[in-house]
Amino acid sequence: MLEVKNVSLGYGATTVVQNVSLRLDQGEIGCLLGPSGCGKTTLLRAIAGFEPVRAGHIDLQGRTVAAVAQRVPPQHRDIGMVFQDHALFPHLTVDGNVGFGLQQLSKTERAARVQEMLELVGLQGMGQRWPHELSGGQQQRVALARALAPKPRLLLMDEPFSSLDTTMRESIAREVRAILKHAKATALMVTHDQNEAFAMADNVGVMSHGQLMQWGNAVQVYCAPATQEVARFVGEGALVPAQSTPGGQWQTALGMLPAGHPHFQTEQGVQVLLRPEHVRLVEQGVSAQVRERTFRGSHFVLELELPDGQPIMAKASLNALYGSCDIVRIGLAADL
Ligand SMILES: Nc1ncnc2c1ncn2[C@@H]1O[C@H](COP(=O)(O)OP(=O)(O)OP(=O)(O)O)[C@@H](O)[C@H]1O
Repeated sequence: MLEVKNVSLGYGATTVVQNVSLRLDQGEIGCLLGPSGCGKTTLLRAIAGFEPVRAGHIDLQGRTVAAVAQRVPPQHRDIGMVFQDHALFPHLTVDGNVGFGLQQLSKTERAARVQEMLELVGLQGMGQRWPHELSGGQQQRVALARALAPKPRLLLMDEPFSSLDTTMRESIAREVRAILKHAKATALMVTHDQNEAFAMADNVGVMSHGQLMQWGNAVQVYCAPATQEVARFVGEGALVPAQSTPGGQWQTALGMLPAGHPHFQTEQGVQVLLRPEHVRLVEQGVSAQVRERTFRGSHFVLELELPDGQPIMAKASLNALYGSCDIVRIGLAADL
């Protein structure tokens, strides 16, 4: 459905997206995740047709819509967009907003399609309301209905939940995923919030400094990060020095890890990734000082420091009421 191949983009003398390749199949939801300024929005804008490509090409349903000397204008790409602020037309009702892109349909057909879209997003009966009479989440669903109404080939969403309450974002993301799956829509979203990305996407693309570091499902990205940047950006944990053993395992300050454990070649030698769930409090183990304790509902995450200053994180039960500066004993979880 969408193929981005070796695409580079930039502004003036600066390259902000470098040699990015990814593909989305029909009905797939993808998400570009990465820190502010890594080039996510620029890539999305290039797919929509608002930025020229400097190298590579972008294909939609097998047809090239952007290449170095070729650019199909945005209005001819058949792409729907949802923006950060929902951007509903304040002078139009919900019906008017959702029907905005359906001018080519007859009045009856338009009304039927608007009705169908409002049912899809769970807002039936609200067609006569004005945007200011809706909650943020409802406005977001109207924006989605409006973007999906003309049946675009591809839906692009740029931080669609950023103006919503943080506590609502993940549940709305799950809701929107269900709506998109029901509509069999192909969609690409941009976010810097990993919970949102994991709640929403079939595949997540982690970007850093204009490059796509990894494209994979949530489990692949979390459990087998392709680079240090992905390991640092996605989830929690610490990179800890390790030495290889003759048997191919990794020797760390906390013990031995299997050969396949995520590890990275760095300037400081090999480092392994220890997520909080890889490290446990034990009776006999390495001593570490507590720096911070964070409540996570079902457990605590302890931020710790080894005697040599190496930071490390551990998952602990709710009985572990340790405070700052307390000394605990830690070891590797048994199931690694
Ligand atoms: N119109 C522009 N002219 C010049 N530089 C730009 C322009 N738009 C973005 N940039 C720069 O390009 C880089 C990538 O920006 P982009 O908006 O794509 O990042 P992003 O990952 O979407 O960030 P955010 O999450 O903050 O929106 C940034 O360094 C930004 O300052």
